[in-house]
Amino acid sequence: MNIGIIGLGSIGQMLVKGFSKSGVASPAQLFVYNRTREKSEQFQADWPFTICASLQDVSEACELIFICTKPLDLYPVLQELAPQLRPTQHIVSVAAGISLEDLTSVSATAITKVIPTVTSQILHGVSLYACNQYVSSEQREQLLRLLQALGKAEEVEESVIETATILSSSGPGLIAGMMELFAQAAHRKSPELSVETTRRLLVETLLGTAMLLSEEDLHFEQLIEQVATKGGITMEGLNVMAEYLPPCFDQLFLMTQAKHDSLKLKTKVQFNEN
Ligand SMILES: NC(=O)c1ccc[n+]([C@@H]2O[C@H](COP(=O)([O-])OP(=O)(O)OC[C@H]3O[C@@H](n4cnc5c(N)ncnc54)[C@H](OP(=O)(O)O)[C@@H]3O)[C@@H](O)[C@H]2O)c1
Ligand code: PRO
Repeated sequence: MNIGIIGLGSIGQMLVKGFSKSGVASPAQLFVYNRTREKSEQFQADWPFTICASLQDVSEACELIFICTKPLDLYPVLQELAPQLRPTQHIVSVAAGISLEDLTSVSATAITKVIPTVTSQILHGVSLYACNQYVSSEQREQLLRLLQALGKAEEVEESVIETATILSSSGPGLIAGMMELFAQAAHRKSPELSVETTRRLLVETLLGTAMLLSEEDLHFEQLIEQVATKGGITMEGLNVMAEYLPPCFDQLFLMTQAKHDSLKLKTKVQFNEN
């Protein structure tokens, strides 16, 4: 099956890399259209695929089409594709904050919302997905096979997809942001430890922590018990986090939900106006 990718930014590139690295799709099966053609040409040098000259070219060549533009750039793409879609085609939107209902209002065809993650470029991480009523079981299985090649795939209700997005998709950026603050605090305390060193220590620690949790199938609490010696040092750090971090995370969910909501309002205007 040929796979179309519209928009070759972070997520479009991740999909090309992930599908190619995993071998789930051959270069001959990948068709890419990006607004700025040079970006496709540069990327194609390392990750081969066919460059399409238009949305129509993608639509003619592909049964499954991922739209990977930013949310506010999605509507015009879907609107142009809709009249030429064949009944067997399956559209995937990766846009955060655009509902299946709005997407389906433009085209009453098979559409799935996928929230991918940049970590899938190394075939790890979780893709969230929710399908509309027109997606057949065969189309769902084909998509699932691709998503599972990128790591794990988890079907979620749309009502919780935005909260889950913060964990699985914003997660890599948020974790990197937390680690940077952690690294800088260590450097402030001991300036003779360079920030580069504190970052390096944390990257190896992150890797070891994730692998240990996964390989030993540990809950966070079980790992904490292994690390925090009773009456020892780590417990002091955990106590500080228990005091200060819950309001920080509550605020984080509040603000990211507010952003999701404002994005939904803006995109809804596009969908309803037309
Ligand atoms: N980044 C993430 O971790 C992440 C995770 C989950 C979901 N998402 C969703 O993924 C989508 C893309 O995010 P991103 O971070 O990959 O954005 P991005 O890096 O800004 O990439 C967007 C790409 O879309 C292209 N584009 C815009 N309009 C187009 C059109 N009409 N036809 C073809 N290509 C077009 C842009 O081309 P130019 O080269 O001309 O700018 C650009 O390469 C968003 O909807 C976002 O909500 C992102
Ligand atoms: N990246 C996208 C954003 O920040 C969606 C989740 C992860 O908007």
